[in-house]
Amino acid sequence: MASDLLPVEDALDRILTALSPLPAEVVPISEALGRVTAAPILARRTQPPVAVSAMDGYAVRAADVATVPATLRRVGSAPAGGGYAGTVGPGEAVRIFTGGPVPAGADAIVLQEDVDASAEADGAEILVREGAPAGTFVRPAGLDFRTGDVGVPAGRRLSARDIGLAAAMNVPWVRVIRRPRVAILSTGDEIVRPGELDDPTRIVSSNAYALAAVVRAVGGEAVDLGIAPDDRDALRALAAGARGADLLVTSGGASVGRHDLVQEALGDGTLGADALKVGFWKIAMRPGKPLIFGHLGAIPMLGLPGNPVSTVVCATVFLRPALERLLGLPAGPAALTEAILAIDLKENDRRQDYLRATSEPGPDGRRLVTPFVRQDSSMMSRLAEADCLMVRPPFDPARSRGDTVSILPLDGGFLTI
Ligand SMILES: Nc1nc2c(c(=O)[nH]1)N[C@H]1C(S)=C(S)[C@@H](COP(=O)(O)OP(=O)(O)OC[C@H]3O[C@@H](n4cnc5c(N)ncnc54)[C@H](O)[C@@H]3O)O[C@H]1N2
Ligand code: MOO
Repeated sequence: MASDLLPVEDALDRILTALSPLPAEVVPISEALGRVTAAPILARRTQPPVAVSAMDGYAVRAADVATVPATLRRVGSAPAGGGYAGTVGPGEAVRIFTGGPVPAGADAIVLQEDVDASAEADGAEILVREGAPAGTFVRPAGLDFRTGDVGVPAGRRLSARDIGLAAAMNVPWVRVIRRPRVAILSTGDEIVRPGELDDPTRIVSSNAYALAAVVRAVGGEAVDLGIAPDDRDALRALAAGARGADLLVTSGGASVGRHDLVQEALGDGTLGADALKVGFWKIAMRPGKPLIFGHLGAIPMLGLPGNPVSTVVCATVFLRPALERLLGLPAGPAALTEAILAIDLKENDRRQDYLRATSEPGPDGRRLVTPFVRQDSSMMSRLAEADCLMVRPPFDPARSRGDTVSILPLDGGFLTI
């Protein structure tokens, strides 16, 4: 019965179609790392505003040093931020420092290493030993950017470099998309918080923490609504805390077991317009089959399976792009790369498989990928050890060592300088 399981691509498509970018807010650039621009950042100055020196030395007329050695007379100085008010005439030079404005009349900079100066004083004679054609070590006005130039386009996640550029452009505030607020609700009588294990039969919640970390890493704000016991009223009461969120993510209670209450409790007719309207349930994915997507009232809701590996894999495949959509970034399936399989694998069934795997450099520049033999969706240790997920389409035939396969790398890191 393949028909009751929605393909992964269709599921992602339906989630992304249901979401749209959030409104903008204005933040200081010191708070803007990783935020997504809602409007282009435009230069509020020309840089450099006038021609400046790229070196410490002397501003000269190139014609005066066409033949060297040449003796010139120092007539003034031009430090960065200062300037020489006069015009450099024939036989004259102005002491200049990196970033200092090139005085009128001068058109080249001679390095101080190429000059013998009798004294560091105006009126002193200097002997220039190396010539400098016009333009040498001169940064023309507007070399970097001009007022009104686009520094950073809209829809870009701001890197450290972008923030440096905004500052250089004299832009202290930027318009960015508001951070998506994601409410996270764990479910299950057996679940306790880390550190609160009072009974060895209980399960320590990893899902809420891994999910919150994904949300933060992608650029959202996570709100932990707590752990709902397997009780309809309690689940409804905690889920009500999602009011004001842009997305509700539940973990657990998604499947068909007696205690799997999420749909039942939140879909209850007494909630009226605030009830859960299910868009789809159950997808052709392993792990992640019982995934739910719908709306709790007006709030989009992603109901993730409780198995911790299923939760994190579904977060990688669905939550990350969903957050990217809310942030106004290009959102779609994670990019897969080609790799070479290091072991033999049996044929796949009707579910698209996301095998936890490690990889190493292969013979032809591609990675050599080894899926773990034991693929149990309760095993967080394997997931943490994995550096990629090997993705197998439904009904993928048996594979042999050396075959080309697709992987979804997990080790990209979140830091962009
Ligand atoms: N008869 C069937 N049984 C199951 C099916 C099925 O189709 N028929 N599907 C299986 C699949 S696939 C999955 S995945 C699981 C997911 O079910 P639920 O979403 O209902 O998850 P729970 O039963 O609530 O929990 C499963 C497992 O995960 C542990 N868990 C739950 N929350 C957390 C948490 N916050 N942190 C860490 N671990 C958590 C929970 O204790 C359970 O061990 O259903 C299969 N069964
Ligand atoms: O699909 Mo479940 O997610 O096997 O673990």
